[in-house]
Amino acid sequence: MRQLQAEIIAEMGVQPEINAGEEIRRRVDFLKAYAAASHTNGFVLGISGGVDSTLAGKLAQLAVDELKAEGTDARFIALRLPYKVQHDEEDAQAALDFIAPSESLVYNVQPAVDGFEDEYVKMTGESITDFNKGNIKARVRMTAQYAVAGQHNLLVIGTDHGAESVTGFFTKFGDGGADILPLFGLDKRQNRQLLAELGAPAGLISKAPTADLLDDAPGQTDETELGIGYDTIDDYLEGRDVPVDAAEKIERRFLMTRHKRTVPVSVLDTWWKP
Ligand SMILES: Nc1ncnc2c1ncn2[C@@H]1O[C@H](COP(=O)(O)OP(=O)(O)OC[C@H]2O[C@@H]([n+]3cccc(C(=O)O)c3)[C@H](O)[C@@H]2O)[C@@H](O)[C@H]1O
Ligand SMILES: Nc1ncnc2c1ncn2[C@@H]1O[C@H](COP(=O)(O)OP(=O)(O)OP(=O)(O)O)[C@@H](O)[C@H]1O
Ligand SMILES: [Mg+2]
Repeated sequence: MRQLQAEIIAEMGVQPEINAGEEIRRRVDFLKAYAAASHTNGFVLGISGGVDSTLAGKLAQLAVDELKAEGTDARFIALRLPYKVQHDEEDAQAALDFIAPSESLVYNVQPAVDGFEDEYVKMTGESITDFNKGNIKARVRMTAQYAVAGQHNLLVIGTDHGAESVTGFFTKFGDGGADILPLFGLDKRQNRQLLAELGAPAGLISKAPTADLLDDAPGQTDETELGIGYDTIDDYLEGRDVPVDAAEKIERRFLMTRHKRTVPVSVLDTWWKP
């Protein structure tokens, strides 16, 4: 195995093989224990219809159901956060049906995102790129989740996991901004394994991952943007040999995005120095 590959696997905490049932139990227990330790009343999470939020949402609801059965008042608020009408809204609804959250709310991020964009154009006289606007959508979604968390003393769940963290494929302080990461240590196919164990509909389990942030390319797959498939990233994280060009691409992205996996760099830090 490549030396950096071993270091990355250790940082991402990915195991080459998992027992799906045990991983579900461990992660539900983590959510319950942390809710108790933090004196919070439960969780909030945006549900997109994608693999990660379907899994994290289901784990949150299982945790809340158990807390309630044990006599603790807890709630999970699932948030739909479309920009206008989402092109695959039916998948988001299927995810909500599967999760069966205690409560669900809808906040359309379009007015906030577009209002922000208008004011930006007034300030600078220049338009915002579709790519940059995509990151604004992710940060408005984060803001909506923190607004709900702040009103009800909840924790914001983040869906970051090994296969996304390693490439830094998330918006800094957008979907990367959260309080608790129940999926960390899993790769993408392991997320799907847990969903299958939980009895999720097949269409949601096999769904192609998409950040879905672009006006110009709705539903563009992550693999198209990254230029590398999750199967390859997963193989790399499970310690297998992958083609050298793929390994180098993953490692380049890992090194370039280190700043996203730390608190802001301070004058006392040295991790960034070559
Ligand atoms: N070395 C460094 N040290 C400290 N900070 C550094 C830095 N380099 C950039 N930065 C800062 O980071 C910013 C760039 O990071 P960021 O704003 O995140 O932007 P960036 O990484 O350019 O874009 C986010 C990427 O994540 C993808 N994404 C986003 C959301 C969800 C998903 C998904 O899978 O669903 C994927 C999205 O498609 C895009 O490829 C710069 O504008 C700068 O402020
Ligand atoms: N349209 C949306 N509505 C609600 N939440 C969203 C939406 N888009 C993104 N999010 C939130 O941002 C997170 C990051 O998006 P990401 O695409 O990585 O995950 P996903 O959509 O759940 O799964 P996948 O990676 O398989 O598409 C989501 O898990 C979800 O919490
Ligand atoms: Mg998605």
